[in-house]
Amino acid sequence: MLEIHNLSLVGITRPRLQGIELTLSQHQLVGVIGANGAGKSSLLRCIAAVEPRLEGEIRFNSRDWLSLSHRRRQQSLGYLPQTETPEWDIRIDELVNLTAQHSREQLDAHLRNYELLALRDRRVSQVSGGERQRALLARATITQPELLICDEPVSGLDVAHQLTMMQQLKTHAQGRGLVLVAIHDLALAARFCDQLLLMHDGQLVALGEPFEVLTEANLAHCFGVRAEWVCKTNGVGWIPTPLVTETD
Ligand SMILES: Nc1ncnc2c1ncn2[C@@H]1O[C@H](COP(=O)(O)OP(=O)(O)OP(=O)(O)O)[C@@H](O)[C@H]1O
Repeated sequence: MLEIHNLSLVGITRPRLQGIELTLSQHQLVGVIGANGAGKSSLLRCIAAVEPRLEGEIRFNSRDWLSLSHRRRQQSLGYLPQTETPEWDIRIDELVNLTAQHSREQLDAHLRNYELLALRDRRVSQVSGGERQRALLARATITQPELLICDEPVSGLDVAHQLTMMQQLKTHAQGRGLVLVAIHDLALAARFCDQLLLMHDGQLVALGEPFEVLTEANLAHCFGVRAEWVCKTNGVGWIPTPLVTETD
């Protein structure tokens, strides 16, 4: 269980995060949504303990998360930041296995799940942006972390890989623990996530099941759009239009 109490983070002209209170249970895929600048990455960076200036308390599975040694935290944590360029031009299989040192058999099974087997001998500089993103996601999940934090993991992926990667994350949540994913595609979020956490101006506006959070009022307030939802038995789509203001 992840518990956050009174989490705040200062910014340059205004707070990046203000008084966040939340509790999330294990085995959930939680989508972190909100407009650009809402505070999604800031929140995920705090939970990943890479943000040095935060105030407040974070507990994970009853442990004081921020007081744990870096090594102890890394045993439970997988973190994929929003932008990451691997420092070394290593092979894809080496990149994925960097923190795990799995056997060839275990590594191949993991590479297969992320559709990377055919790319295993290529170097980081020899794959596309989306393929590199899949490799970084595979690296974040290879140790089967109890807490997995991914900042926009599917934003550069084609539609088929978006679906398979979201399914991988959901399977990870069901089998291993809590997964938090910052995501801009609200239809994808509604389809796969157990809960959505809606941020606006550094504050937590709503937390709940997708259709409790994606209300007309929340979409207007946080994104400035009106939305028509299209629900089919095997998926959810939406048609957003900008809100018409009185001055228009
Ligand atoms: N290193 C930093 N120092 C100070 N302010 C920052 C820093 N990084 C981000 N901010 C500010 O904090 C606020 C929240 O930024 P954050 O990156 O968390 O937003 P976000 O919701 O992830 O946005 P996006 O969807 O564009 O990625 C923004 O106003 C941003 O300008």
